[in-house]
Amino acid sequence: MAYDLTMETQSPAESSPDPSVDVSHLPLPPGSSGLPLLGETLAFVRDSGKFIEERRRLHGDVFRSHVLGDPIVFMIGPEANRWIFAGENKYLRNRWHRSARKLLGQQSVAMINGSAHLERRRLLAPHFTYAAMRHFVPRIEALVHRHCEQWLSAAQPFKAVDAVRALVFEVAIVLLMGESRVDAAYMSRLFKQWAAGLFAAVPLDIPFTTFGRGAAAEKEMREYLTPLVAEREKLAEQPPDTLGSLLSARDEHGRPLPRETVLDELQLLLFAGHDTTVTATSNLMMLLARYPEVLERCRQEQQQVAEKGPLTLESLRAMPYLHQVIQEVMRFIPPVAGAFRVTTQDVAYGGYRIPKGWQVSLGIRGTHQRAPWTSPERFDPDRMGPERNEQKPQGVYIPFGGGPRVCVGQHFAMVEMAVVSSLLVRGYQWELVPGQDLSPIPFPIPLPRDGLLVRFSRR
Ligand code: HEM
Repeated sequence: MAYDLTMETQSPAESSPDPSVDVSHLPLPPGSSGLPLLGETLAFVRDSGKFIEERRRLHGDVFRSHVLGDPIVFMIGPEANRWIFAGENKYLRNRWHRSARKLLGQQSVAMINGSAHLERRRLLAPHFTYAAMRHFVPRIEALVHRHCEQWLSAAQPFKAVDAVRALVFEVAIVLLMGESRVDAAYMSRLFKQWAAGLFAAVPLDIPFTTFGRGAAAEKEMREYLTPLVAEREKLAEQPPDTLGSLLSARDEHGRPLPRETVLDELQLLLFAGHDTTVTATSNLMMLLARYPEVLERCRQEQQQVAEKGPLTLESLRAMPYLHQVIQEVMRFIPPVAGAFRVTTQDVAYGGYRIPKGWQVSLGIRGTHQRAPWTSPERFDPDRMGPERNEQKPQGVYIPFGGGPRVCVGQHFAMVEMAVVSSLLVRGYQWELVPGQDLSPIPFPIPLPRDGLLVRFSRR
């Protein structure tokens, strides 16, 4: 029988992924399917956090709805998270919502399932281990210095979100392709348009709709990347970067991955690591500016480490407080609010029936904003420290997801954010321009609404 965390306390039918257990007598979770076709999509995309919280208060931690084209069950809390992580390829598989399914490359790691997914993860894994990041620390450091110099000479104030986006994009290009010939500003603009299309409420492919503009941006981006990949294909020996591994991979018949698959993967990796890291880094800058006592403790820690020369994995490890701050930023405002799966059979969870083919939502934000966290509404990096260790129980702290689909780039993101924030804290100061709206955009990604206007200077 498949792993089921709730078996000790509930009868088999109450939470069973076992196809031999009859679940047909169980009720559907409480909730509403909303309007025909549209369901409750508009309310969801207007403010997904509010949408989920209101229904959670009404129905509890498991409820149903109909959003982004499919019936869906939202489930919130560590136990639900563990049930979802354990269900991958057993009673669940990955399925993005309709707009993303059309705009994300069909053969990318985020779209494929089963053994093909495992195999692709194995291919990518060596480039994303913590140890592999050693090689990138000096390169990220050099890029941060260069970008910070540009920020100093920019007209003040400026939108930190845009500035961070340019930096993060260049870092990703270096990691994935070892390249700096890519026009980062141009690509970053296309990315923004593409990413907006991925989360369009309706995948209406006509010009001037969000989806239509996203589709056009995806096409343009692919046309830009194709000659770069074609040039790399001609090399007798591939450089040891992610693109090199994708191009060197051979199947059991000695055939390489089709070029379209390589492009799908490259685009997906650029997408997956882009807005997520931009959001976390921008919110880190925002929260450090709003909590001067936290910034001061970071500065004190940096003073002790700074004398030891350029950054390395070892020096980054000697900054536990900075890591606590980064972790707490991602608990407080998770860059990814949730993720979707689809049931591959009728299953039961929490005494409810979830029919085959329904979406299931992993609630990252919902889980981070309630017990067992103490005073979850407070920004409090000490909760991540060794004394309180609130993030410890499995399924409680999940900014990078979990299970077989846990974020491929989590070490990369953590190391990148540690390098960026360490150098910012040491050498620079930034003031938030008064009167701006710092609240996070409610959907799809919680960037500060006005782009985080800052005045940036050397310390
Ligand atoms: C702060 C930064 C980041 C956050 C918060 C984040 C978060 C996440 C989450 C929650 C998932 C799981 C989605 C699911 O369960 O369906 C995920 C998956 C993924 N992430 Fe990240 N991510 C970040 C940075 C990155 C970076 C830098 C990369 C690569 C360059 C990356 C590549 C991926 C990929 C490829 C997947 C799909 C994995 C799969 O389906 O097997 N992410 N990420």
